[in-house]
Amino acid sequence: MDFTKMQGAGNDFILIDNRDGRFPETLCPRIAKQLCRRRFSVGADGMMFVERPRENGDYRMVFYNSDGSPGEMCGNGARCVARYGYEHGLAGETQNIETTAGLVRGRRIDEERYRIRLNDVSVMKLGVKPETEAGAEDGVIFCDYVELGNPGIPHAVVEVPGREMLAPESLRKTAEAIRHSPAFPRGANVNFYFAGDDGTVEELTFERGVEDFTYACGTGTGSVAAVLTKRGRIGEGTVRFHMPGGFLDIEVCKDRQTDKITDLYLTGSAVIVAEGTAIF
Ligand SMILES: N[C@H](CCC[C@H](N)C(=O)O)C(=O)O
Repeated sequence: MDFTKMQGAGNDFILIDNRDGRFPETLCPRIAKQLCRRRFSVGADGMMFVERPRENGDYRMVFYNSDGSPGEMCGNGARCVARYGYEHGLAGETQNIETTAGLVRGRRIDEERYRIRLNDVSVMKLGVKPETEAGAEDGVIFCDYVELGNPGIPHAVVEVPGREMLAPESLRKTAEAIRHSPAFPRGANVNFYFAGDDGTVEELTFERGVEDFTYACGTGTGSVAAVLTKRGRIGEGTVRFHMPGGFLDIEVCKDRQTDKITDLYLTGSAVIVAEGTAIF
């Protein structure tokens, strides 16, 4: 099967054009699980099938995590698929991408940079206690919870007091406890962040469905930006988020009267790594 491998800030994906419906929905989770397996196959954090639109979008993206579980949306994936869509003539410089979480608008900035409008914040809970299994010593007292879109992709947001704390090995236990906390019935991606005095933010995300830290997470970055806005820590404009795979920019737009977020735009690189044929 022909595939394209792409990455955005080191969050990597396998794309398959399924506009002719060759791969039935029942088979897609298995294909994703097999092809995403690192060392044994192509390897990626997630997989996207490009499908014919069901409503009035240019096309539809169906996302699976590397363990074969479905994801409602993927910010970096949507940016990559926007480049794929543009370069394969599925849409122009601006495009409408159908996702499970709702319609996402994409825009080409230049050859390697793509921007999407993230789905609206549908749920925001500040100061949630992520109850963990009895006796679990996770050390986290409170976190924030955000969903973007409907059904929204679930994100827990956790501030750490120092940038040196953003180390996968020291955060793994905490991440796994929050990821599986009964407080989040659909599970959660867990985004740790440190907001520096220079206006930049550093972030490290543990992803549901990958069950590990990834190099970047677009909807996670948008969720952290939504929390920082709600908490009055950032205003309107663009904030740069640094992560293991590079950086992503989030532009926050607010309604002047209500002070509510109207739009969150995610911009970053969308790189084509390879095109090839995978054996399934
Ligand atoms: N990396 C993604 C999110 C993948 C979705 C996934 N981990 C899930 O919770 O289903 C992003 O850039 O937004």
